[in-house]
Amino acid sequence: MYSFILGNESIKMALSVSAGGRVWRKFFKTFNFGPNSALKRFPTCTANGRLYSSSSDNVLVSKDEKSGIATVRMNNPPVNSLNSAMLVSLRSCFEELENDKSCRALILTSQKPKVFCAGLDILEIYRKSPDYVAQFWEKLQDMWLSLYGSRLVTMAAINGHSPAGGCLLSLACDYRIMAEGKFTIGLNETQLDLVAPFWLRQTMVDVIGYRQAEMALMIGALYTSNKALQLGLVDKLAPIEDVQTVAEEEVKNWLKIPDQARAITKMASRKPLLDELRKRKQEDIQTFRDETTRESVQISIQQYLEKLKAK
Ligand SMILES: CCC/C=C/C(=O)SCCNC(=O)CCNC(=O)[C@H](O)C(C)(C)COP(=O)([O-])OP(=O)([O-])OC[C@H]1O[C@@H](n2cnc3c(N)ncnc32)[C@H](O)[C@@H]1OP(=O)([O-])[O-]
Repeated sequence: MYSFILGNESIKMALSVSAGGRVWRKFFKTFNFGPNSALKRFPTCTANGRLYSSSSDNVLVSKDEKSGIATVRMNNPPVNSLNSAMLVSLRSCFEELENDKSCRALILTSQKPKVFCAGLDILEIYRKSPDYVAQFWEKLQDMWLSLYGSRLVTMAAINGHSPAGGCLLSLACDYRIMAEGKFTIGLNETQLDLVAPFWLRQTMVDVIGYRQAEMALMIGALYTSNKALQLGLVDKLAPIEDVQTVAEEEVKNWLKIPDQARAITKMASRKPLLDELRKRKQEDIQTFRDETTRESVQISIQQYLEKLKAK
């Protein structure tokens, strides 16, 4: 049986009695990273040899107990769009792994090669009530906080298209390996008449620099794998069938660095943005809700959906 996860307080307690607990306790206190623990219960995982799987089937998790590397496979056909259920599952999964002391790294990928993730499920923001949109947005914020603020080595194995929310997931990781070929990645929100929030814009700036990010965000650019590599939006390319193996090799290199120093260094650079979102969470929800439910934006979303269907 695999047992978990009780929220931030319990993690602190568990760590305080473990070896090196004092250091980690200080780390948690200083950086307040990891789960933003509104969730009280998590789905049960069962151990089976060296693998275990999450109980929800839209996110499949396997973990190699020896290396501490978990692979998280998005499994929401046809295109892994991020609906409410998917956001909740991803967050639960990231938090489970975060709180699993034997886990050191996670690789995020798609169960269905050729599409990593098509971004937010557009139907979740089309002709929905303002309250629904607000709740949906908060689920996205919480999922992002748990991934971007993770102590683990986080690696995106981008085995297909990765527009908008797919790019958001990739940018929240520490390193990105993308499939070569005709696949695209980018923050194309403006093409739908949507505005990327400050925390997403900032991660894009942090990864590819101000000028390129500003331009890419304004025009909602989607880049091919080659161009994304050239811009630094992804770190490495591999043939699609090798993306997972290359990601595993890369993670193993990262795991040669002691966890504690690596994680503290990561948090030192990410804490300002994490704190900023935590502080401005409600303001960010209201902004997204008000902008997205405007009639003119709803019409743009409808047109975008029609274009997608007609493809
Ligand atoms: C504001 C800041 C944050 C983020 C914002 C966002 O993420 S906004 C999101 C911005 N995202 C985008 O702009 C990406 C839009 N998607 C794409 O460009 C392509 O689907 C693809 C390239 C990802 C995969 O191409 P492919 O040829 O493998 O697949 P296909 O195209 O044939 O699609 C299969 C079915 O899925 C449907 N569907 C697809 N995506 C979505 C979605 N997000 N939602 C809902 N449904 C979606 C599609 O209509 C079709 O339905 P049908 O007709 O079967 O009933």
